[in-house]
Amino acid sequence: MALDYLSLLNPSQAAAVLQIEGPCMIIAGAGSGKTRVLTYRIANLLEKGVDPFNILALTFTNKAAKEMRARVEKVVGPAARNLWMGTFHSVFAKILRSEADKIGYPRSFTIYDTQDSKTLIGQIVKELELDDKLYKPSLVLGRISAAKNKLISVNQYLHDPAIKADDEAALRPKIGVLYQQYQQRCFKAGAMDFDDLLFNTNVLFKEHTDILNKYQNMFRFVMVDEYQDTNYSQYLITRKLAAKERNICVVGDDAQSIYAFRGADITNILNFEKDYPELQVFKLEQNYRSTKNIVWAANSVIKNNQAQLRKDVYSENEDGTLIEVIKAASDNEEGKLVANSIFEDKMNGHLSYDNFAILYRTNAQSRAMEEALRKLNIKYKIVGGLSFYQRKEIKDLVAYLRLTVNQNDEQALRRVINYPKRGIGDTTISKLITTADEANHTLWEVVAHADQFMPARVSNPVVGFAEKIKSYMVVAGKEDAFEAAKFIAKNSGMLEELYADKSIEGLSRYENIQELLNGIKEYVDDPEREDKSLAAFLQDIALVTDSDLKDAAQEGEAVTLMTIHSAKGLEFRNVYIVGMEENLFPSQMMITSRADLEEERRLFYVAITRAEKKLTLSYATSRYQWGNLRSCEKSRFLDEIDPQYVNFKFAAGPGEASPFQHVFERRSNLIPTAPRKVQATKYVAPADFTPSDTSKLQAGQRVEHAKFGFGVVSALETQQGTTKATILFEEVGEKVLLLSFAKLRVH
Ligand SMILES: Nc1ncnc2c1ncn2[C@@H]1O[C@H](COP(=O)(O)OP(=O)(O)OP(=O)(O)O)[C@@H](O)[C@H]1O
Ligand SMILES: [Mg+2]
Repeated sequence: MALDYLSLLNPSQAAAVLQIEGPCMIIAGAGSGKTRVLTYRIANLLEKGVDPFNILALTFTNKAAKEMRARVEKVVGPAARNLWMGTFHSVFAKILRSEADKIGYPRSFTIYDTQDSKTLIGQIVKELELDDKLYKPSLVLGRISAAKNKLISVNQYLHDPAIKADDEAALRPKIGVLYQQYQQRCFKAGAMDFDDLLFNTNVLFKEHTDILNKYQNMFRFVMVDEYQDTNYSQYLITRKLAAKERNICVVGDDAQSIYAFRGADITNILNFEKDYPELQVFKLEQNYRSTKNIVWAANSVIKNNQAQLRKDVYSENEDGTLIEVIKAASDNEEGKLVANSIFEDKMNGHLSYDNFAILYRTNAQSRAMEEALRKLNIKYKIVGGLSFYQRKEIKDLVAYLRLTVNQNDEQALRRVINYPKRGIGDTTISKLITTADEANHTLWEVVAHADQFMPARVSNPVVGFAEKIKSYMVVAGKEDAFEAAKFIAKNSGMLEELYADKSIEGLSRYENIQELLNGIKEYVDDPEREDKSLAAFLQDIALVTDSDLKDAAQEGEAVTLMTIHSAKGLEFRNVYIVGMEENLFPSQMMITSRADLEEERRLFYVAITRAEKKLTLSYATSRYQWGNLRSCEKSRFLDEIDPQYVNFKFAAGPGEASPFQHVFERRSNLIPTAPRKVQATKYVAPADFTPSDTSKLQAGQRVEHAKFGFGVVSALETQQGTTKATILFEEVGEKVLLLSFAKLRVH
């Protein structure tokens, strides 16, 4: 039975589905049915008698591939199972499984995951006797990965003067050598990492035209979803595969390109027309997902970007409610207000919790949200990330804290005895454990007296560790939970270890530790709290770490929490975007240039356009940072939304009762709190504030900042050409600023 495409699709969508031959590009706004067009296009090809083995459809995530296959199967039946459909990595790994021998690898090659790669790099760094703090495995792997995504081979890397200058400026001249050694070792071990899967596919196609030919004949129809996020290596693969039949169809939205930091190159879209002059371009402008207000708001934001293809997205759906903006006094209050709003909307609208999503810029922001949802007994699931207290770095620091309070906590002891690394090897640890078992002592007793039964060379680091823990016990006996935890985070070496890791993951681990300390500070600052000790705090979070999580992880309807990056392509009835503050979103680390700011704005655009019916944005006017309450400014992005689509809603004061107030109080003892008092900054910048040249700035110098006032530089650190200054300000305390934007006046 032939499908009636015109009843399922609008005329432009149907035209894109029915144009089978030749190159085609669908550049369309969010929610305009791009993925739907790809799905029906495949169905149409199958209906026209094309063999499913001749169709290659590439998606960005496994989840998207699975969903697309299911949708096609619904339309055409089991033939959908024979489609070549998947992520770039999964499809080309499959091809390399039958061809790897042509480029010298065994067909049974191993695939190294990121952890394997980092371990190998760590070993090589050690063998070459390089400084492992400077050559952090994740950082080195990041450089190697970026090179591979641009198809820069070891040889090119070693001989390119610009790359050499870059690495030398970052004081890491040996990256090229590490890349070389790493590649040789992988090759010898018959292993490929994720980037090699694409890099080697390119090598294979370049060196073996007969093989390229074979796949060109096989994949008569090539399709790519989310094309705006492909990198150079992926771009070249698709271009080569389509070179013969030229039946390539890509769909994407330049306004949603959000992976530049992983090498995605928006010029791939812009250049597509040059590669295929006979190209047919389809524009889809009608958004089927969202209300008019949401679409208009999204348009008003993205038009601030200069680098974009012009298109006007519109909606024929209802106007819908205005976009709500919630202002909260602190991050915890933001969590409460968001949780309350979800509860209220669910009750009023008879909705399911599946209809709600909370999106944030960084994973660390989930803590305040998780706590507030738990207090109202609202089930939630975290997509593409772990619950805050399940994260490795949080478990590590919590293990130190537990050990400080209870030295017999053997799990905690084993977790941190050699983390950060202090030269206590697995053999030593086994010896300590068997000694404890044999002598019927606790592991701690044996550790604390290791010098009595081990040679000094082996026992010194063990005893040193025990001494550290003993000193933490003293601090915890005198100070409150926050002071103790801060001391332990620093003294254990954990903070330093995480700070040195400049990868995206490293950065987020460091932020998470900061977030845990913020949580502890709020705990001790609570005026109602009598016992502020570390032991009391741990007891409190023990309730959070085990039993609650099992409930939260249960199947069934739940609010979805995730970063905006993982929300790509998805849709929810009601969406909350939280943490709409300067330095958080746009992220401070990401805005060193206009291009970076535009990428952050595209990310905001992606977030807005996930919502179908209702969008709520929230921000807090203060947040704890390193235990200090800092005032925050609302995000510039909030001001970019045309105000006619926005309803500013402020934090409920003590007098304004919500119709559900009694429910909140019963369920959570949630007492409306007065906004926390933030110490006002007295400093006022002079009208003629002109920044000085800071290229020769040194620690110890007195400086002036237009917002933070006077301070003294306590440290300077340059990495990859970026200098960070740690400054102790008189009024606002310590801040770490990027020198290139700090606009300091040197005194
Ligand atoms: N012609 C149509 N009639 C009815 N519903 C449609 C139509 N086109 C798209 N939709 C619906 O609109 C929503 C958005 O479609 P889809 O996810 O394909 O958009 P998209 O362009 O891929 O979005 P994104 O940019 O977020 O990836 C889906 O729920 C889809 O089923
Ligand atoms: Mg899509």
